[in-house]
Amino acid sequence: MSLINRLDANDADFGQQLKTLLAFDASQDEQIEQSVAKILNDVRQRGDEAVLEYTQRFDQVQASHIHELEIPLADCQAALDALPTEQRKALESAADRVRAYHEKQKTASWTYTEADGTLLGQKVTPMDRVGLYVPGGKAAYPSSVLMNALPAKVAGVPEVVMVTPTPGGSRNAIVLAAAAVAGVDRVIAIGGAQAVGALAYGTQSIAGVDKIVGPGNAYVASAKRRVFGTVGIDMVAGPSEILIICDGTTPADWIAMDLFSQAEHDELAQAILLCPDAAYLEQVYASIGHQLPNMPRADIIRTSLANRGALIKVRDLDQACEIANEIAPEHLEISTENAAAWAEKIRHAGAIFMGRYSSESLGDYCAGPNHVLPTSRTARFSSPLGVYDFQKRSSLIQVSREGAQTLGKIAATLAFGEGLQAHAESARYRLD
Ligand SMILES: NC(=O)c1ccc[n+]([C@@H]2O[C@H](COP(=O)([O-])OP(=O)(O)OC[C@H]3O[C@@H](n4cnc5c(N)ncnc54)[C@H](O)[C@@H]3O)[C@@H](O)[C@H]2O)c1
Ligand SMILES: N[C@H](CO)Cc1c[nH]c[nH+]1
Ligand SMILES: [Zn+2]
Repeated sequence: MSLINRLDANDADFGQQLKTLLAFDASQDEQIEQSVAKILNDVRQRGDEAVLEYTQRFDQVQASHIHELEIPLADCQAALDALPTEQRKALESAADRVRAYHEKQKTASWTYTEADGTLLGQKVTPMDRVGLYVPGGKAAYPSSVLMNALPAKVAGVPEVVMVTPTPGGSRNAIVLAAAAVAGVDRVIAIGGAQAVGALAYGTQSIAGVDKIVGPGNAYVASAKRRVFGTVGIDMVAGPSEILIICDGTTPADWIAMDLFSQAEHDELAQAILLCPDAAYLEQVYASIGHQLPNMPRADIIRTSLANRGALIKVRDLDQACEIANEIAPEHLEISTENAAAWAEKIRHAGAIFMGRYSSESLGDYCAGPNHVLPTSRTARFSSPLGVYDFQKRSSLIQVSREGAQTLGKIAATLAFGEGLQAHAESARYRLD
């Protein structure tokens, strides 16, 4: 059996083959949906008591009050202080770079004044309180703590509440250290749908938030979808994706490892290479074969590459860019000469990595941009998580007496046209 699918973009049935490769069944599991609906309803009705019961049932942590599940900020700082120096420095350098990048995203309020003295504008305000879900079931992602909490802090959110399950009571030291580095304000050891419900609806001990961000398993994803509307959510991210356009001159081992770097996340992750050089594609295939057995997560990578990965021969790099726009990947690596020039042809991708030295893995941890990105083709209409996700805008309108004369007549005419007399009169009352 082939280690990875081999396609040719100029085969007659390529369109259909690509469609099949990209198809991702995001259908929801009915049992999970029912269970999440029940948990959310229960948390909404009974608050803390329900959260404590589910925490005991799903995470085997017994507590009689939510305060017992609260992880003091001093413990997070202690976890940071106890980290080996190299790990602490890496975490702090990554945080500094991510913070500096996000500072550039801050938008300011603006106004302008018309000739008659009417002032119009937009006021930008950070959200008051946001919730950050940090998965804690099977693996821990301290990098995701930084990527979710730092933009909120840069936006000026005064209260970032982090929830993370601690199965059997075991706490992940690097996650807590990352919370300290990012300046998280409150940490509660709860997880799953019950944590999402507590953040969304509020309980006796947990104040409701305005928005919930962060990844999680199917229970968390379902709960986030269901509470959307009561609170905002960032997105419901699908499996990780990487698409590489290569001109065939980057070392084949580098490109094979770049494909592995996203494939190792998940059996459903997608890793695809587009290249016009058939001999080079053979080299990458051979490299996959000899590097794979050395990977600790070889089983996950093997399944991901065999089911959803592909090496695709293209006519030229122009065709590669067209296919990339069609796929709209979460991550796009352009591993070519003059990568920036090729990037100009790309319209749809969550993040574009230009040149042979820009491995996607650098973006996951420390380059600066956010690693929470649109997946499953949603890069055609959405963007990376950023400071703007934690800010909202209010319109500003201050009409002068003179301005009211002009606007009042326009508004009254349109309001009568809509049959809304009160609107029209309210505008007309201000006419001299
Ligand atoms: N896209 C990204 O950037 C990114 C980053 C990190 C993690 N992830 C994803 O997040 C997920 C993390 O999942 P996880 O399970 O390790 O941690 P998790 O914290 O998301 O889920 C654990 C919680 O699930 C709930 N749960 C488990 N079984 C349940 C059941 N039978 N009924 C009701 N609730 C139940 C429990 O409350 C438990 O606390 C993975 O799928 C991972 O790929 C994505
Ligand atoms: N690549 C992931 C998002 O697709 C994020 C991540 C976290 N740690 C490593 N990688
Ligand atoms: Zn990654």
